Amino acid sequence: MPQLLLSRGDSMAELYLPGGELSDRIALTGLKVRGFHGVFEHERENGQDFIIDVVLHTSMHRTPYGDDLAQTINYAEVADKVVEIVSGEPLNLIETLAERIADAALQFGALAADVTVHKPQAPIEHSFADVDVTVRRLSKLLQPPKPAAEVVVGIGSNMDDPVTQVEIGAGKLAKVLEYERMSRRRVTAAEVMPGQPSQPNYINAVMVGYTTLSPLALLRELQRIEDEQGRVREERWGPRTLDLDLVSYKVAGKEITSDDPNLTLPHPRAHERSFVLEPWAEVDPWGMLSGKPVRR
Ligand SMILES: Nc1ncnc2c1ncn2[C@@H]1O[C@H](COP(=O)(O)OP(=O)(O)OP(=O)(O)O)[C@@H](O)[C@H]1O
Ligand SMILES: Nc1nc2c(c(=O)[nH]1)N=C(CO)CN2
Repeated sequence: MPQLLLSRGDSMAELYLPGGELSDRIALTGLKVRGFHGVFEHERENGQDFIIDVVLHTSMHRTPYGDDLAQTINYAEVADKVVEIVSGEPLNLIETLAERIADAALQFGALAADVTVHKPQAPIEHSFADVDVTVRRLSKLLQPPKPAAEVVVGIGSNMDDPVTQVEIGAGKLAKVLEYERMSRRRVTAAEVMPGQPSQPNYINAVMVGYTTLSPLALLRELQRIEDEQGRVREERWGPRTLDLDLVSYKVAGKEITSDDPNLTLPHPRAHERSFVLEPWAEVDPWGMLSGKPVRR
């Protein structure tokens, strides 16, 4: 994680790049632009001067420099962009203004941008030298990865050519998950509710993989895939074209639990379903569900 070493008012703060190299910097300071930002009506009507400092962090010594403007960030273009933003759409907060400038500055190819917005004529009823806000924004290239959750999804179908349903469903699911592994498909006898008429056999399988989606966002994706396969939500435990159950969701090895009926975690019936546990154990022999090994 790049270190943040900003002190207030210090727009020349250092940034260490991965590997410990200190960033190279292009700094544009003291750019004075009239703008109409502020929460008060008189600020919106009369406007005032905003002074902007922008520090673009780059890494120059790996760049094939050749004394060529095309190989670097042209500070004149950055200045034009800053003037366009500051003199443009009025905003309430200088925080928002600083953020917009930083986002725009990153578009020029910087690895990070520190932006300070000074508002020396701010409506403060005391004698003061300056008021300013500094933000640092990092390019995507420097952002640390989010920790991915390890998830287990149960797949089942017993309608409309179940083998094809499972194959298509698994293909779509593989696009949602990372580093996914799919068990073999199994033919299983339908487990029905007491009193429910018998149903055709199921094809069942399990996919394990990783995601940065939240549990609810992943459930929505599963439901989208079910719906795309013509799933009609009628009878509980009724025959279905495709059923995708979120069986387990773990972050850093710890199972996320939920009692919410819209998303219960782990899946409340998975522990008693051999059509879930067996394929899960096949792709993840050390898998655990609620503290118990899935390999029985
Ligand atoms: N872990 C979960 N995975 C998928 N759906 C869940 C989960 N927990 C709760 N649900 C909710 O269950 C509702 C009904 O799901 P569904 O119709 O697939 O149940 P079912 O397949 O008939 O039964 P089962 O859940 O026993 O497989 C869904 O609308 C969903 O919001
Ligand atoms: N064999 C089998 N039986 C079931 C299955 C399933 O996927 N496989 N799913 C059910 C409700 O989701 C109910 N019964």
